[in-house]
Amino acid sequence: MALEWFRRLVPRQRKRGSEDTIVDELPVLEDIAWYRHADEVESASFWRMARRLPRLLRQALGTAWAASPAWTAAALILNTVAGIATTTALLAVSDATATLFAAPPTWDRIFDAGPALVLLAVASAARSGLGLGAGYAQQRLDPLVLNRTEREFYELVTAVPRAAFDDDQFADRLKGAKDRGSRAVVDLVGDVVDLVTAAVTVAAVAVALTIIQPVLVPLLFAAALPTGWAAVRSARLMYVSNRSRVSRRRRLWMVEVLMDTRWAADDLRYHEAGPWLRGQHRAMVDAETQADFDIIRSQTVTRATGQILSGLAVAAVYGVLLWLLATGTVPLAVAAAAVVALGQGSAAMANLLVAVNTVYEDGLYAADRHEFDTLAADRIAAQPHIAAPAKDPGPLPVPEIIEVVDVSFRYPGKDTEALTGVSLTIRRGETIALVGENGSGKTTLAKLLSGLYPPTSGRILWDGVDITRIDPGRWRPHVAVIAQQVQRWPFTAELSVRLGRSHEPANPGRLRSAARDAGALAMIEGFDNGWQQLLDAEYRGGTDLSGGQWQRLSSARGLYRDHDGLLLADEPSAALDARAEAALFDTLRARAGRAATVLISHRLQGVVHADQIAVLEEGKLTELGTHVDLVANHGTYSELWALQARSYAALSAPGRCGRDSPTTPLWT
Ligand SMILES: Nc1ncnc2c1ncn2[C@@H]1O[C@H](COP(=O)(O)OP(=O)(O)OP(=O)(O)O)[C@@H](O)[C@H]1O
Repeated sequence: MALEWFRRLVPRQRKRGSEDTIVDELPVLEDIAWYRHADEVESASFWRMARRLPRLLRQALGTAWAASPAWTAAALILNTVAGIATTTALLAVSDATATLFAAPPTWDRIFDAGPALVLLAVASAARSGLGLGAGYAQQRLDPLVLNRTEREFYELVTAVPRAAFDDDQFADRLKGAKDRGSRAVVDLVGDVVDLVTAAVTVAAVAVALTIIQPVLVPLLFAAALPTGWAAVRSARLMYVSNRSRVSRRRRLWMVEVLMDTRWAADDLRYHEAGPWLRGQHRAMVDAETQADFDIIRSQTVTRATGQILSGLAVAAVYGVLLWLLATGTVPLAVAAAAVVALGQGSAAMANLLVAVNTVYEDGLYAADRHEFDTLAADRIAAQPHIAAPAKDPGPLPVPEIIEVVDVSFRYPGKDTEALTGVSLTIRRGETIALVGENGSGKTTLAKLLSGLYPPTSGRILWDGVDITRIDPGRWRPHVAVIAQQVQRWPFTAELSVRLGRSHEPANPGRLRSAARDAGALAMIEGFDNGWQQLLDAEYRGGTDLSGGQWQRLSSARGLYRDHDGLLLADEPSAALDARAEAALFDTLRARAGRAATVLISHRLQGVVHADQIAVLEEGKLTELGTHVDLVANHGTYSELWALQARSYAALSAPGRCGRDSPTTPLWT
């Protein structure tokens, strides 16, 4: 009954008030899977939590030990010895009070209590000194654990297969792990040391109390239980609330980034999107505030209940002590020592319960990080080359023939296929052009060829070897990409170009030739700081580039990485001016007979001399052949060609000035 009452206090995401707006506008706010998990935690009992403690302790100590065995041992040993000093001090108090209060004090009795008082002073000083040392060890441990935890996180995030980033659950868990989970792993280590310290102190007080009067020991624990229950319950309420809000916070963060980052600043103003974004932000912040109010109310009710029960329990403890005193079971001197011990004991118990609570709370968040680690590690391990390692792990040579055999592909979470039964062959020295309307699957095929995603079915063979089953490290060095989506790396021009070979020392000759071939050399040499120019206007001395200049840099990056392997160029000239476009196509043409090139372009005059032109329609390969074959075929390609020819003819009609006609190929 009481449990039910408290359960009702747990805040849930509900459609109400301002939240209605968000749910209507931004539907992906609630994640059922997360919430189901949260429900599980919510229904966890105090004892179930207590049962989790040993595992949490093991995990935290394992993490700390891996980060630094020496500082972990120092923190634990110093805290334990400090606990022994506490017991000694308490026993010394008991001894001194027993001597002093046995009868009215005399100078003799004061001298008799001298050794106990000296022991008390020494033990108290030792406890303080050891506590200081333990704190120092703990603080040294903290950054070591943090560094290790973050390093492991980024190792996983960068190694995880690309498809994981299309999965909303993965994204939520990544955010959970990054936001709080990783920090919680670090905090958990500190919490465990605090827990050990508090437990040692409680044990010390319990030992001292047992020696003074054993009846008081269970009373000490009984008095602390309500506070402990309230602390743990509060932590659980907060955790459930946080976890159920993760999707909304992710969305809130995204809206904030859209409002305050430079890359969105132009579009936001062009389209006057500020008010709408602010409205979304306000609605989500309102919902967050409401959720905060809910949790504050629930926690306050829980804590108040705990404190009332705890107050009653403390009163009962002192009642028992008075009763023991009244019945003569405990002499006055012992009662005085017991009051001191109980005072210290309840402080230590409070610390212990706070420590248990914090371990539990951080343990819940650290579990998010562990969950993410497991999810990421599972995805990494599920890759065929890891699940079934090849017998010969050596690197593959530059391929002579690449065969795409009956390849189909569906993006994670999608019902429809982006590619269906595509088959084609690319020979070394040949250029194959992929053409087709928007969304027909060209980039997807390029992504499969680059190994970004494995096909859902079918095979991609390099000289007969199925590369989708083997370690990409064996063949990806032969693949260079000029991507459709130009990544604006905020580095120097040099680093931005040599990123694809950043593990090798910079090769100035190759840097210059890649930049020249991409039409980027004059631009780079014209920068204030030349190759060392920082390409990020948000930093001192940094600058920004035009869309076409970024694209030239992106081409230079692809060309610098390329070593006569497979070059995938996806709309490499979309933002280029006519001169830069012609220069880039000259570069691509120069690969003929030497290396394989896959070129994606909507500008058909750029592809007329490709050895093969593959037409994709709704993910299917519908036409394959040379330009002449396909024009004669009177299919989609011929139709697209005629359309472009017509618009160019119109532009080049007398009195109009336009760009070259498709009959003047860029690829001559
Ligand atoms: N990461 C993704 N997740 C889900 N669907 C995707 C993803 N990327 C692309 N798609 C879908 O796959 C289909 C093929 O997209 P693709 O990018 O390959 O087309 P494309 O032919 O390169 O188009 P464009 O000419 O516009 O560049 C489209 O329907 C697209 O919506």
